[in-house]
Amino acid sequence: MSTSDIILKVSGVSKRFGGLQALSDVGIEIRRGQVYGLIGPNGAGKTTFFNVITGLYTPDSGSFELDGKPYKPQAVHEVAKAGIARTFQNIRLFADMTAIENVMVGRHTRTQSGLMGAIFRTKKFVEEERQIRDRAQQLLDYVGIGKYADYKARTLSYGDQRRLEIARALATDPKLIALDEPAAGMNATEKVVLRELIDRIRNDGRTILLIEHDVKLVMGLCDRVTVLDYGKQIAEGTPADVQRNEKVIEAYLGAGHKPH
Ligand SMILES: Nc1ncnc2c1ncn2[C@@H]1O[C@H](COP(=O)(O)OP(=O)(O)OP(=O)(O)O)[C@@H](O)[C@H]1O
Repeated sequence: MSTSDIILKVSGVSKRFGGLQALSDVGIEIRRGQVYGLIGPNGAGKTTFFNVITGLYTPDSGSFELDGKPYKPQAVHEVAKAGIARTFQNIRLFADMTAIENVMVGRHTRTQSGLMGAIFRTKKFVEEERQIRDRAQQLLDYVGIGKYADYKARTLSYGDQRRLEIARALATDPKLIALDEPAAGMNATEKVVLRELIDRIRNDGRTILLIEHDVKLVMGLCDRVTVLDYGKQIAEGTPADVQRNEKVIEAYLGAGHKPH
């Protein structure tokens, strides 16, 4: 495979919080069209790594390439512009806006006509607005919540709010979509639907980075997995490989960690 197949290449990421080394020299390579999983026991550094990649935390060291171009994850909007969209462990929707408006906000990062167009409602603005709304509706249909387009986000079920977050992330047409514990708080039926959705997103040619506590979901979905423990990368490989890895078994079963 050529290097152009690599969508995200991150190497040598370290991050310290006071006396705590939250990440030590962590690196991953995600290929186009892969679902890549990041797993590990509580406090392993998964969220910190995610936050570094997406510009929420500044790392102490590390280099970053998206689709062959270096990017500096120093600000969230820069990362979004570079082509990474993410969801959050704690859902971050505009609760009092409708589902479709939440998706339209994601799309508005890409509009052309700007503030003057919005104020004077120029022909270009009105046409662009209609296209954004149509595309937002398509995305809601795609994630399976099209019929709730005009419901306020806070009135949707937990599972549907998570799917709305995914629709909003897709609205930016990202090169990589990063999902932070998408199955958290979902019941078994919702998880099955989520799994089908992530599979469909991948089959439609997108690349996905996933933090997930539900090991069964990760093992069933991911092409490759990195396992973190106490900020160190203890294994990398296919789900079957990492499941057999001694260090991984020890990390999940060892003292001081709650198994998931
Ligand atoms: N902003 C912060 N300030 C200080 N310490 C932090 C901060 N963020 C994370 N940490 C610490 O860094 C370590 C790694 O935390 P992190 O949240 O990345 O782990 P995690 O693998 O995502 O855990 P979980 O599965 O519980 O979400 C933990 O010991 C945590 O307490």
